[in-house]
Amino acid sequence: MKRSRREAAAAGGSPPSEQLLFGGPMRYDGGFVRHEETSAQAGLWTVARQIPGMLRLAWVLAWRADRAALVGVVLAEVGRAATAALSLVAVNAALGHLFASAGAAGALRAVLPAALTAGAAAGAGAVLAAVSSWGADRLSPRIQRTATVTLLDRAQRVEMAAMEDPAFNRLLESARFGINSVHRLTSESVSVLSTLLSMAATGGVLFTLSPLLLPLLVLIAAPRAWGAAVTARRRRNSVMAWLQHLRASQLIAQLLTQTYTAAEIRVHGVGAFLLHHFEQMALASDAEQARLAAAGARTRIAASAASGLAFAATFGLLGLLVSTGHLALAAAGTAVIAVRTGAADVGSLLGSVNQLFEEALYVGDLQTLTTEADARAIPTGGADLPERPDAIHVENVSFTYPGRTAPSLDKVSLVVPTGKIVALVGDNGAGKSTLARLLCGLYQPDSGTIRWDGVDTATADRAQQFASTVLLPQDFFHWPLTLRAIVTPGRPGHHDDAQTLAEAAEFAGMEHLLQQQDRGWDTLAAKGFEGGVDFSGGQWQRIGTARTYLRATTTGTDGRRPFLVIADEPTSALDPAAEVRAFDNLRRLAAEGATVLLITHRLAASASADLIYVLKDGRLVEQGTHEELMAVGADEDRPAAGSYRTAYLLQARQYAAELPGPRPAGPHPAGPRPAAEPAEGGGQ
Ligand SMILES: Nc1ncnc2c1ncn2[C@@H]1O[C@H](COP(=O)(O)OP(=O)(O)OP(=O)(O)O)[C@@H](O)[C@H]1O
Repeated sequence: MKRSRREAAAAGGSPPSEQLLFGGPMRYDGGFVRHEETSAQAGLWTVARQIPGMLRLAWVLAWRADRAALVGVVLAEVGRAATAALSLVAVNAALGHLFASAGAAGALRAVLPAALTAGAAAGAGAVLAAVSSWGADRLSPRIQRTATVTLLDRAQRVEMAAMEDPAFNRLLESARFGINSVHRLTSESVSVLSTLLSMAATGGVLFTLSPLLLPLLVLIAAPRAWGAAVTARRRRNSVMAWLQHLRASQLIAQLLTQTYTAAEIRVHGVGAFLLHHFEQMALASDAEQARLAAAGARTRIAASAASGLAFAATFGLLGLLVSTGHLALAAAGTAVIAVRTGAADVGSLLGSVNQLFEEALYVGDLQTLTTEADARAIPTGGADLPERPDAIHVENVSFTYPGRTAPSLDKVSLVVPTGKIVALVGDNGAGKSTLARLLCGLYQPDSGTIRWDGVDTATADRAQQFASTVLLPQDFFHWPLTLRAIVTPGRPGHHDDAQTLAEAAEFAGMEHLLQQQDRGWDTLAAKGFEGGVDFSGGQWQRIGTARTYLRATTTGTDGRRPFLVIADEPTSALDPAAEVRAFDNLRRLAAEGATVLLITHRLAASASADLIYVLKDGRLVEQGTHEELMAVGADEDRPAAGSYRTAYLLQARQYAAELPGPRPAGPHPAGPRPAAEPAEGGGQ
């Protein structure tokens, strides 16, 4: 077993547990896997070629975020390089004096000025390093904030179709990683700049001492560069290999510790099952880590050996140059220091460049997302929509969700008259919710038109369309906010409007729920936070109804008051009394002039609608009043004819069934009662 796990991990395959639970390695269809391959396969040359572009990207972001801090960082780094060069020159002079006057009286005095200069240069370098780090620390959060706001702003502006598009979603996910990368990109690019300048200063000094010394630095640097590149590449591969296993086991760990899975874990015995597979996956991950650790150690030994040989060769060459009189002893001493500094710089440069490369890929996605999101943003402006049209006309509308082949709406034509209750009924998946989403402007038809009186909504001002609509979706999101904030979205003027809030609570039957909460409207509907609570399904539905009422009866910031109320299964979790009250309330809204589009499977409720549309497989198959639809008989030419009547009778039959009579006296139907059970009416 151990062997097969090890082999599976080494081969990038999945251990048996992952195979069983996820059908293979857990490779999320998420953005953060977008660059794993690119990153792992990139060689030294690929990375090196991209350095200028990556630095430019980092500097552009920094320039936009805080110019003063950026200029401060660059000046401080240039100053640091100059002090490093000055320090080397001073060390060279000090060594020269030391070797020239070794043992002679006054040797210390001769060396002192150069030594003091070297010390002062080192001190100035330290101060400049602090300035540079201050600037970088100031820049990073500003860049991150700018990038975050850009991303969130673009994300909330795009069309629903973009949000549902897997490719756009991947990009969005990857760009979210880009936000953290933006911050690291800046610090790494400062490191790269700093190291490059330091190397230029060291190289310059070496060249001044003797042009022959420059190739020595390259000799030292080459094996180090090779070692760093190989190590970095191995690290990326390692991360890529174990990430898949880690994802799978993290998901299991999450499932085992979440509240929403707790009931099934206990009742269905899922806990022991998942724990067993978690352990199996953890063992596979261990095996993979051990394999990579051994490989990493071998590479490090090889790189260190190559680097040591290069150092030995360098010292040999230096000795040769000194002994043949081509290099002064003091210059050789300086060269040793410079070569060591330069070699260390190469190591750190490679590390930074490698990191820069990975971060830049994600930051690049952040930029791509900005462009893509702009292209897919909900258009602003457009034709004015009537505030209260006489009717909404749906004409020959077809719509297919992104990524699907079968249309969810197929050439649907219907009219929704204003001020009426219109019921949309039909089987699961018939297209009712989809039509509702098109009516409120979340999607645009692929073909056909939706007109508000004479205005085609495709070319209309979408903000006006949203402002004229109230949507109570079937899967109403349970916002983790205060009840006050949940019930007053888009109505900032009503956050503290006690009168309207009380009316909304009364409309939705929320009074009892509010009385139960210590903090009333300020109750936080987010379990897991201090003071946070959760509500039952029916209570959430009442909260949603209160929100619907508040929005439908007040005006938004643009002065529009919605006339179209779309309620998608608004009573599925309500108790019978609350359900009756909810339908009465919807009728009340319609009586006040709103158009209520009611999507429901409760045909007793649709029976009182002014108009009923029946959908089946994305097509409109029947329409009329309840009485008209109940009068439709079977029709050989129209197989769906009478489907409303059939469904209605099916539901009605459940209630019309004969009620059981009173329990007959005599022996207990399940046999004699146990002796301990008191006889009925026996009293205690
Ligand atoms: N976001 C989506 N992406 C892809 N397909 C979707 C999406 N939403 C719905 N569909 C598909 O569109 C079809 C119509 O779904 P819709 O939700 O409109 O049905 P419905 O009549 O409201 O069903 P129900 O009574 O079950 O709520 C179904 O085949 C469904 O699988």
